[in-house]
Amino acid sequence: LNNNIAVCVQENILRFRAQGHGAKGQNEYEFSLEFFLPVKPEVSYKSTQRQVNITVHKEQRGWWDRLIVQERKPAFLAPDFDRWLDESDAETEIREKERRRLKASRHKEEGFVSLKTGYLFVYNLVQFLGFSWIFVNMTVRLFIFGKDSLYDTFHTISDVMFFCQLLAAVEVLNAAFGFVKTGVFPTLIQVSGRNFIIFVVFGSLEEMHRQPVVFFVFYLWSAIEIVRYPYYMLGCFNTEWKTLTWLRYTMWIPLYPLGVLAEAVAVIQSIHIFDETKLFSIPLPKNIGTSISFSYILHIYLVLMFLGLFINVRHLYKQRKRRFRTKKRKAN
Ligand SMILES: CCCCCCCCCCCCC/C=C/C(=O)SCCNC(=O)CCNC(=O)[C@H](O)C(C)(C)COP(=O)(O)OP(=O)(O)OC[C@H]1O[C@@H](n2cnc3c(N)ncnc32)[C@H](O)[C@@H]1OP(=O)(O)O
Repeated sequence: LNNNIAVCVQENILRFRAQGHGAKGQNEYEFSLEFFLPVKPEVSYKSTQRQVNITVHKEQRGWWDRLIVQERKPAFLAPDFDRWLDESDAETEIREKERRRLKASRHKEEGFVSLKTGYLFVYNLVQFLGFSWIFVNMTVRLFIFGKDSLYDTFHTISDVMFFCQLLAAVEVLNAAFGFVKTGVFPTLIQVSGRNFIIFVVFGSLEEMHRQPVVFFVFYLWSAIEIVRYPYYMLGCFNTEWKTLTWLRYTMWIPLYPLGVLAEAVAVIQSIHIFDETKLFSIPLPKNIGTSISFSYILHIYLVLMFLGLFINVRHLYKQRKRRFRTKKRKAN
């Protein structure tokens, strides 16, 4: 065969033309075939000294009763029985291919799901251990030292609380990347609100370290978390413990407002310290004034805090309704 080959599929018709040596000697040979069912327009071919192999793909997988539209096939057309599949063979092969493809994709998905579940489980476990340590430590100290324990909460607990709250930033990413089915905004409010309190209001002012309000803030935070994280841990195995679910979606009703109230008290207590120490104050040009106290930011924060409380209480109320509603439906 010469290289002068033209092959194409147009309107479901395969057209072939080539120069070569065949039954009529050196000549131009051509044929066209209209396929029985739709084929893809892309066609590929491979030419050797002896033959041209043309590959055309069916638009849809499946068995065809015949190759071309005409019932009588042209004389030059004969099946290659080495590669012939009868109807049941073809179906079996297609089904086998489909099964292998599904298995491979399920395998991939399962790998991802188990990795994600493992990661979430470890994350929740670490947070559970951290907050349990905080809660138990504070409770034991309260029993042993009574009222005195309220004054040194920051010194005994803050390192672990810093760690847990910094780590909690991961929860915003989990929500953002869709690892957990939850809104990014409520989580962002929760994490940034708490981190503002612990790192700015408590962390940067030594005068705040010995305030009893630290005890109330830390105790309220940890009380809710020692229920929330085990609830998530069980969720990783699609298991639930009814009492825990009830606690997770009920405890916030008194604890969230109380927690925000305790945080508000801490912010208000810190205002005069920021005013006196001028810490984080924003310097101004001399002709305008000396500086803007950080306490202005704190006033704005106090407003944002109640806005944040409103958004999160609404979010948790919705989650509670959703959770208890689906459970009832499942029980019916
Ligand atoms: C722009 C920034 C502004 C900054 C300034 C804002 C200032 C605002 C300040 C506001 C003050 C807030 C400070 C905080 C105060 C307190 O904490 S007070 C103490 C009491 N606190 C609480 O009661 C709140 C506890 N926290 C929460 O409940 C959450 O953090 C939440 C974000 C508020 C709500 O959680 P959410 O994840 O949306 O709800 P869930 O129903 O629990 O979860 C939904 C589904 O997702 C699964 N899931 C979630 N997380 C995980 C995980 N880590 N691992 C595995 N699975 C997870 C969960 O299982 C649910 O799935 P289903 O069970 O299938 O429904």
